[in-house]
Amino acid sequence: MHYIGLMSGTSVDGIDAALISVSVGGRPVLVATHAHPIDAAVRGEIQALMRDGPNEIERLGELDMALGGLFAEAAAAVLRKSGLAKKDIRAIGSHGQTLRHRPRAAHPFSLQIGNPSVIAERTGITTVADFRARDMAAGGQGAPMVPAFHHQMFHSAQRNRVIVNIGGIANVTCLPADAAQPVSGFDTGPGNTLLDQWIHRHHTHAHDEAGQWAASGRTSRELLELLLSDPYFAAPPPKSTGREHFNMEWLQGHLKKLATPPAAADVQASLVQLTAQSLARAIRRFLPQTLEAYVCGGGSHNRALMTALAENLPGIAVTTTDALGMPPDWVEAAAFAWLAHQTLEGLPGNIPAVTGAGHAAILGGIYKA
Ligand SMILES: Nc1ncnc2c1ncn2[C@@H]1O[C@H](COP(=O)(O)OP(=O)(O)OP(=O)(O)O)[C@@H](O)[C@H]1O
Ligand SMILES: CC(=O)N[C@H]1[C@@H]2OC[C@@H](O2)[C@@H](O)[C@@H]1O[C@H](C)C(=O)O
Repeated sequence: MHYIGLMSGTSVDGIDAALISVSVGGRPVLVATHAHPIDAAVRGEIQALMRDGPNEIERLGELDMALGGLFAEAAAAVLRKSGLAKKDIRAIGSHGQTLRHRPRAAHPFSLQIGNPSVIAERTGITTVADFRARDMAAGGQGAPMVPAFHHQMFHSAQRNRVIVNIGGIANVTCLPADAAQPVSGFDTGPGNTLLDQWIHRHHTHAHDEAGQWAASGRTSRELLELLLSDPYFAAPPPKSTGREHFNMEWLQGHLKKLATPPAAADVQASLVQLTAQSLARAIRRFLPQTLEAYVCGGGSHNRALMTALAENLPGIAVTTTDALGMPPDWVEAAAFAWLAHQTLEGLPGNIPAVTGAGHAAILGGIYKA
């Protein structure tokens, strides 16, 4: 059985499409991948709708339909690359584009757009979407959702390992070798989002290639301690977060507290340490017997970040999911392909111990071809 997974993450750097094959009892296999661009105008509108603004309902309605079309194009492109036919694909799992994630609101919600009716209509393939809402309806955070896939794909019966996803936001999944011990996982805080926004402000680049700018700076201990004092880092799981909390206003608010603000490159170096140290603290606290850490997500290409993570995890082998047979850029999209499989099989996709949901639930809505 083949599935397509579609993901546009908090970094809004494009749509990832992964085509996987799933066999009963086996580990999913990556068959084809495609990175679909999001043009600057659409990216700008997504980013604008991530913040408060005028006429939001009207703009959101249109963007939802427009993104549905882009997701359908991404699915068609990965299908072409695979050489398979439409009839070979059982379903598309579409994460959508997160605009708001409010797990602590009076009525908690998480909003992903990219209309699934449009995807099903344009591709002619059954589409599963809106994965987070059911977990939230069951009392969960609605995130992170990838830990069940990490378990299916990467669990080792011999060695405790953690999977570290460094996207815009970072999250960890702890996979104890002992099957009697629960899988845990949560968002640790910022991944690349502050790094991207800080370099964009100073050099207009979309990201800090390989972390070179960060590597040219020196960590400001004072700033780092201030940033790490945010209560989110010490809060116990279940927890999840987003750009609603970790954004430029948050960073500027802390910078203002310093008598002498650090040089811009030193702020970037400190932000690398913030991501690395918040991840390392979480790993040491929640799976202290971890032997190995496998990184996925775009942060795996940031050498300064990978070095900082390894330095903060002495005794733990830090590498990328490439070593486990899945290139780091495609893990999230593959996860949503697999989650569509779970849904169609009537199997749960959430891990209640991770999200805090009251029970394991079959996730998402099904939009028939
Ligand atoms: N060559 C590179 N050098 C440095 N950083 C990179 C490189 N390639 C990607 N990145 C970083 O990875 C980010 C994208 O990562 P990814 O696609 O995993 O995020 P996402 O899926 O949007 O986020 P999330 O997982 O939070 O939803 C980019 O915004 C950039 O910061
Ligand atoms: C609400 C939302 O889109 N959250 C993302 C984000 O990016 C990383 C982290 O924050 C994680 O919670 C989640 O993504 C992955 C796919 C997840 O749910 O596991």
